[in-house]
Amino acid sequence: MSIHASPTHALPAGAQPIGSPAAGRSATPRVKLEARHVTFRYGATVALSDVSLKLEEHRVTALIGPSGCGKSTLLRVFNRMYELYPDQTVEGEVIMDGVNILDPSVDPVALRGRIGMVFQKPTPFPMSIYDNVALGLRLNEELSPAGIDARVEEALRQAALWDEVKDILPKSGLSLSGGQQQRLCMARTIATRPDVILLDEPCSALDPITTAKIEETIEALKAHTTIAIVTHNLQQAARVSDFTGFMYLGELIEFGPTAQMFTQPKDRRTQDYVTGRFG
Ligand SMILES: Nc1ncnc2c1ncn2[C@@H]1O[C@H](COP(=O)(O)OP(=O)(O)OP(=O)(O)O)[C@@H](O)[C@H]1O
Repeated sequence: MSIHASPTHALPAGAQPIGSPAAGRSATPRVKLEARHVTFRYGATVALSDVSLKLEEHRVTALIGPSGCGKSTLLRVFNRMYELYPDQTVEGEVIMDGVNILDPSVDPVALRGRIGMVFQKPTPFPMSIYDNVALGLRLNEELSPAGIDARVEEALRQAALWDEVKDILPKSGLSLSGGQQQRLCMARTIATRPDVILLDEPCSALDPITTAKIEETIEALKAHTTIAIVTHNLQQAARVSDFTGFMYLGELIEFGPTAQMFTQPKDRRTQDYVTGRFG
């Protein structure tokens, strides 16, 4: 079953991309994913309250805000991860390419193939480094062994891990350091070339040099994907994102081009957060 329909959505009002055009980006940017009035509950606890947000195609959108404000929950809604747990319920719609992907008729497994996610805590599979990256390719694509080799190498290079693992590919993914495991998970997600990539604090366990490499990867991936990144690192949000959403207590308080959010926020709470007064 396809989860695609014809694209019909317009840009957020007043949202002008600040990044320079790059190869592969559409001439007229369009919205790839749109949350409409999303309310989310863990049991009776409301974690997201009437959140509406648009992710523009070929752009990076950063979600910032103090701990517990609902950033990770919003990413989990986007690929329906919440369905794997009891007592987690959502209201509202998430439209991708004209289809409400929260609708039960949309296959969540196919959806997660189109919307990849890298979690805050690395979650490598208990298998070889190579197989961690190759598994999704074997399941989703009909590639020759040489084709899989090439895609595994490409993904590991993009995730800035290739040089460190190219001679130990048969070793367990679990034998890697925390930072390496995180980059392995990034490679695993990139390998299947999803349309949308959700990154939940992907650099929290990485050193500055590796973080810089991952940020370069994010910039390069924009040509082919739409990216949402949750980060506590405001400098990182300012460096990598085109748009930023500030969340607080389950609400999206303000959303706009990143430069504007950091230099001329409209809401006092955004201003206090980006200037380090709270959070
Ligand atoms: N599995 C869960 N069961 C119950 N409540 C949860 C669960 N996961 C998160 N919450 C609650 O939902 C709210 C939003 O959590 P979420 O993890 O989305 O916030 P966050 O902004 O990503 O936080 P952080 O920056 O600390 O990762 C918090 O109040 C949190 O306590």
